[in-house]
Amino acid sequence: MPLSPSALRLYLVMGSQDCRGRDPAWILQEAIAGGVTLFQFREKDSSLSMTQTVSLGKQLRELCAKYRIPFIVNDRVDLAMILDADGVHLGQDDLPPVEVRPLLETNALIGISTETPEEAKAAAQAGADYLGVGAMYATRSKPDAGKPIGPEGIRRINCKVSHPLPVVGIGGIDGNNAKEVIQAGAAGIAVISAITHADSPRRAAAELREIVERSRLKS
Ligand SMILES: Cc1ncc(COP(=O)(O)OP(=O)(O)O)c(N)n1
Ligand SMILES: Cc1ncsc1CCOP(=O)(O)O
Ligand SMILES: [Mg+2]
Repeated sequence: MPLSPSALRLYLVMGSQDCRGRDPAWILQEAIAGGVTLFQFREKDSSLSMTQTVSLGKQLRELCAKYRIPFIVNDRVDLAMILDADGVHLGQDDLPPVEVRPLLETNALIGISTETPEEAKAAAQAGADYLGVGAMYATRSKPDAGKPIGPEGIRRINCKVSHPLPVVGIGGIDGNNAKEVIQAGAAGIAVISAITHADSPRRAAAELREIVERSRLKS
């Protein structure tokens, strides 16, 4: 499935470790109803066995297929293949994208985490479809996220790199700061806790989507 930049507007990243005992499939279904446009299965440091991870992944994959939301797997190309994912998201310390590309279907999406213009340039050359730029703000969802770079990090990448790649901001984004991220030039926002920890993931997603849509018109 080729990536439409509008698919990046509200990107939910989630694994069972983010769900505080609630059912990940329920959270995803509610979030999709609220307006999520892309989903990443990020089972990280969780208590699930590989068998349970595959089983949960299949459930979430099916939901995404039902609602026509692209389904991305974090880090693990093997899991992406098992789940027939639409793509993978790779960080700077993950498998090199040039090695991964030939393993995937022709139109598979590859997202790459970048913090600097140099990393963004390299990601574009390696054939990335989008960039995940962060951490924007302090986050509790990724202990090794490093020092926040703020929306200024997106501006630096977008003005120093002549690359055609759309960017999503990630890390500590919520309803109070999402607008700044879009106005810095992001095509969308990627969130974990702002949706997975919300009393109503549906309402949280709807509010974030609304902010993204409104901020795009003003940027
Ligand atoms: C959309 C998006 N952007 C960035 C990341 C972070 O990826 P990475 O640096 O590999 O860290 P982990 O998520 O693997 O801990 C992401 N997952 N998604
Ligand atoms: C996966 C990831 N990559 C950079 S920050 C981050 C965590 C984002 O989680 P939250 O939206 O809860 O801050
Ligand atoms: Mg990674």
